[in-house]
Amino acid sequence: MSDIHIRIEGVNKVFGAEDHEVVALQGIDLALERGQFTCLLGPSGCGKSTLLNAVAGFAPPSSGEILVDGRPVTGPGPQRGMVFQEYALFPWMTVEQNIRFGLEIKRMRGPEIDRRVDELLKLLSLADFRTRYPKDLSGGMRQRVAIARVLALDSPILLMDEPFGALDALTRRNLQDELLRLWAELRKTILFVTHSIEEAIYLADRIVVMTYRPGTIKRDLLVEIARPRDPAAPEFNLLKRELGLMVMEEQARHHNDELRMAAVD
Ligand SMILES: Nc1ncnc2c1ncn2[C@@H]1O[C@H](COP(=O)(O)OP(=O)(O)OP(=O)(O)O)[C@@H](O)[C@H]1O
Repeated sequence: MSDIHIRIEGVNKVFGAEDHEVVALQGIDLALERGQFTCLLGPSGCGKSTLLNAVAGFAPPSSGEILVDGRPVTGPGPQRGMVFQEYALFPWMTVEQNIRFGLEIKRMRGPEIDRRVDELLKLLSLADFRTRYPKDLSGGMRQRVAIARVLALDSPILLMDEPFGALDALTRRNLQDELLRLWAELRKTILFVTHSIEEAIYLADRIVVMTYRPGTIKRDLLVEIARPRDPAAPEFNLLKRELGLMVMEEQARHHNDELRMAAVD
């Protein structure tokens, strides 16, 4: 029997008003299983971040409902940790202080915090960097700290909005591998936004392709390729081509829309 962790039911989101309405999400229904790694895939503007923010509880849908463990989401909560593209670290705090921060807010006891911070520094290979400030770290290292900070809170759900989008290809692959290792070890439910087809196939159990305006679900598929996945393998490339066509269709709609808007201006 399936164990549904996050249920998204009839979710719509409209921005703006009257003549400037943007239907960012329309009729989104999704049931995400506990421990499943799902990627939301689509070109810019198809509502991926809007959906993720709704699940996070940052911005509620205009209508419809989001349930976590059967309970409606009414705001941010401890079951859901969010990792952004821009690292979101406190620049005036060291690596260690950045990780400690959330634990102190949770009023965990001192020795327990020390133990947990040491564990996370080790888990993300950050032990040698504990006294550094974010400005003295590479983008990849900063993102490791951001992930450690979210893991510190021990949320069973990780929401990730293009977390590796700003990284070079090699660092990105390293962090993808790291994330897969953490996911296998910690069995989190992950909802991960990306516009990279390769990233989605490399990481996900399930890929949800979205359409551009209104944001709807174009395709919802399970990735049946055994892990670790090889991006050079024929089955990987076959799926990449299939998804590529779908995403390109949506990209073209985005492009046409931009041309139309430019003509109106
Ligand atoms: N606060 C807002 N006010 C008005 N329109 C918005 C707002 N936020 C998003 N939108 C519009 O809603 C649509 C979906 O945006 P969203 O950021 O969710 O897309 P996305 O797929 O995450 O794209 P990207 O990868 O560029 O972030 C877009 O057309 C965007 O212009």
